[in-house]
Amino acid sequence: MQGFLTLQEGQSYQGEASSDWQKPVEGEVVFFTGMTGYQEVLTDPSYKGQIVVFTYPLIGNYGINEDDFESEEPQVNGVVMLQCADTVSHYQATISLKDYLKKWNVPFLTDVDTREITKSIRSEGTCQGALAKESVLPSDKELMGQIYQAYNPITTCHGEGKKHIVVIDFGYKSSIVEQLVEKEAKVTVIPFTNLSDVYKLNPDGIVLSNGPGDPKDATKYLAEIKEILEAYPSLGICFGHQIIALAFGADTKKLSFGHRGANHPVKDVQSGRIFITSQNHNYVVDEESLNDTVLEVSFSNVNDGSVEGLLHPSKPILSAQFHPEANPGPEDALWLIDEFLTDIPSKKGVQVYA
Ligand SMILES: NC(=O)CC[C@H](N)C(=O)O
Repeated sequence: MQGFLTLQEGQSYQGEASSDWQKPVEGEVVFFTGMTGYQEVLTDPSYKGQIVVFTYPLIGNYGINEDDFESEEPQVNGVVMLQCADTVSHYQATISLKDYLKKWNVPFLTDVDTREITKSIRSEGTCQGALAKESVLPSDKELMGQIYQAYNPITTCHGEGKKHIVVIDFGYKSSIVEQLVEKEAKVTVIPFTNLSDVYKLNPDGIVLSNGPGDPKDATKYLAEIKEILEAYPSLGICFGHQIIALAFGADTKKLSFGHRGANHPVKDVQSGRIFITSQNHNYVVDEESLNDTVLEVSFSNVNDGSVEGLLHPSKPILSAQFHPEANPGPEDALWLIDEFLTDIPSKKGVQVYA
C-alpha cells in the first residue's frame, strides 16, 4: 500500500504504508540520527505527538525487548524509516519492531529516503507533517500542552536506597528513575501538578524530569518550582533544565531544528573537557537571557554553542540539556547523576538551604 509523508511547505515523500490508512495522522516531524536506540526513542514521553524520522537506513534489526522501554507504550504519532527489518536478530527480542508498532496502531512509512527529509527539515526548520494514503497537507496547528498528556497523575515509589529523591514528572523516562535507584536512591515520582507533595515528603533532593513540548506550558507552576529549587538540592534534565532556567527568570527559545541523537559533543565550560551525549530537544535556554539571572552556564554544545547546562552559584542546583541517563546513547555523562547524589548533604534540604 502506498502512503505519503507531507510537510507543511508541501514537500511530499511517497513510501510503503503500514496499513490502509483511513485517516491522516499529524505530528511535528523530527529526525533522530542514532544508529540504534529506536525502542527507547519510540517510548520516550518527550516524543509525545511527534512523527519521528530515523536517518539511519536500517531500523529494527534487533527487535524489541522487555528491558529498554522508557514508558509503557509508544509515545510517537508516527514513524518514518528507509528500511525496517522483518527479521529480528537479538537473543532478548520478544517481538519485531513492525509487529510492535502494529500492535499499538502506530502508523509507519518505509521505503522513504529519510536523509532527504532530514535535509529538508534542516533547511526549512522543524514543521508539522501528515501521514496519509494520499498527499495531504497537515493543518498548521502546533501541538500544545503535551506535558498534560505525558505525565503520570499517580505518585509511584521505586527502590529502597538511603537518599530519598523526588522526581517531578513532566513525562519522565524510566531510565532516569532506574539510574537513581541503581545509585542507591529511594525515588518517589510525583506529578508536576502536585508540587506541594514535595514538602510533605521532605526528600533529600529533587530531580525535574524530561518532558514533551514547550517548557512554557508549565508557566503557571514556575513560582512554586522556584521555591522548591531554593529549598532542596536539585537536578534538572532536559525539560527540567529548561524549567529551572524559566523559574529563575531566563527565557527559552525554539531551535530551527532540534538535537536528537546519540553523539552530540558537549563541553564542560570550567574544565574544557568534552564528552559525547544523548540528546532530544527542540527548545534551548536563551543564553543572553541568563544575564539578568543568577544562573551560570556550566556546559555548552560544541556544534552550535547552545546552552547545555546551568549552575546556581550558591545553591546546589544543577541542570543538563542533554540526557545524563543516556538510553539511548553513550554513558559518558552518567557522572552528573553521581555528582548530584554525592553533593546532597546528609541533612534535609529545607533546614539547610532555607
Ligand atoms: N527531552 C526533553 O525533555 C525535551 C524537552 C523539550 N520538550 C524540548 O523539546 O526541548
